Amino acid sequence: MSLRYLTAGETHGPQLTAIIEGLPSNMRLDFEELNFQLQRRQKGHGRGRRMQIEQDVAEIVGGVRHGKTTGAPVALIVRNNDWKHWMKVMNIEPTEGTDEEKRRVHRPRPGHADLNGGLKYNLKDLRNVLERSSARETAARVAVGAVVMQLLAAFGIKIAGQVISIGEITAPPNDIPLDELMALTEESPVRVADKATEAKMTEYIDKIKAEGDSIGGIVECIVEGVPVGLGSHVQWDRKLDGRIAGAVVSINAFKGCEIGIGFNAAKLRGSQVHDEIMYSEERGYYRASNRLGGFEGGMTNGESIVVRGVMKPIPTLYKPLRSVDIDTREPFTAQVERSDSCAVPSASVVMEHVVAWEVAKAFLEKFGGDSMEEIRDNLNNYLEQLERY
Ligand SMILES: Cc1cc2nc3c(=O)[nH]c(=O)nc-3n(C[C@H](O)[C@H](O)[C@H](O)COP(=O)(O)O)c2cc1C
Ligand SMILES: C=C(O[C@@H]1CC(C(=O)O)=C[C@@H](OP(=O)(O)O)[C@H]1O)C(=O)O
Repeated sequence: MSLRYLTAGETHGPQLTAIIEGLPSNMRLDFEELNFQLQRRQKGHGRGRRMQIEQDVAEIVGGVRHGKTTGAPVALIVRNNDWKHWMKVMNIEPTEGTDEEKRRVHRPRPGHADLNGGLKYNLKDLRNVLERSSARETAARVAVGAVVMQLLAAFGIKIAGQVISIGEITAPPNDIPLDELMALTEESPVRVADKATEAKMTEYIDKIKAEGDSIGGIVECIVEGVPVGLGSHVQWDRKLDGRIAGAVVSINAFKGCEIGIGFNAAKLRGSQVHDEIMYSEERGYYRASNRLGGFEGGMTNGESIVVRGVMKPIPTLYKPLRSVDIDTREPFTAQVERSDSCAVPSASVVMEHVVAWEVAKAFLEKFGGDSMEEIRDNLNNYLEQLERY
């Protein structure tokens, strides 16, 4: 069975729910570490009031006994603290003349899912769209990703993310070892591994917010310790770089993904792009550089995976954009109750976790077994095969 998961739940409903199927047995789950990842997603400069209400904690409600997976589906929930403020709105149908009718959403926001979802699902209360399109769902995806990150860590695969830019402000390139990067990006408010840039970004976010606007940016994720040969060239949907790009663009507000030097490859010559092949007794085959971000032919090449994602600015704006009321078909200017003005640091954490998921899925496709022990044997056999090659 290949690894799969689904999430369910509304942003102002009681909880988010996720079920992961295909995890091996005997995998130790560190709950503190899992919740630490959820807390990381909540931090970062530019988030709105909602993040002060929520304190995300995952409760495992299936598939784990005595701290270890049993091989059964792992079920988990993350409760919404804000639910208590929304119970009435969520439960009572808005009929004409009631207070609830005033809370019905009929003014779609440009850039959000409101209008497309309303038209597609024939819903006249756009709340039925926004409740599920909200990036609240990314809390469930981080919880799921945090589980498989622990699987990857057990086999020496580590993942870290960082903010590269917010608006026009770009962090200088760095060569920080992954362990140090992981430590650096745990607490920082904008999560960029450079204090001076971080201060500029914080100031910039505040300025944008004061102007009633929002801002996006670029985030990067690095995966270290990946063996050569995850993914495959033989079929389009087995190419791991493609799967990762799909996962990254599936994150709310993400509009693009680059692997390695990505779009810059268009400006350079072949001799400036391709990573030369080297061999040494200690390392076996390796590359003299890693411009292609760890991929050739949809397969990992043993170098670190390097992925970048671009997040557009948050759609809900205090400074309103033009839109049309679906009741009257008249133009209106929006009233905003609350919103994030920048969620790039949070999105960086989300990206780490969706990338972890795709890598874990490909890892289990190659080395899959029903228990951790079986997977370890499969991996070791393969590593020996690589040595003999
Ligand atoms: C962590 C995170 C927080 C977000 N917060 C908000 C928000 O407060 N307000 C908003 O309008 N959009 C927010 N978004 C973006 C919307 O969820 C997203 O734009 C919307 O679902 C439409 O999907 P699309 O932009 O991918 O097309 C956030 C996205 C992420 C990743
Ligand atoms: C709840 C989260 O993010 C939310 C994502 C979001 C959106 O439209 O995507 C809108 C905001 O929600 P609300 O309208 O309740 O303030 C964010 O707070 C979260 O990240 O946990």
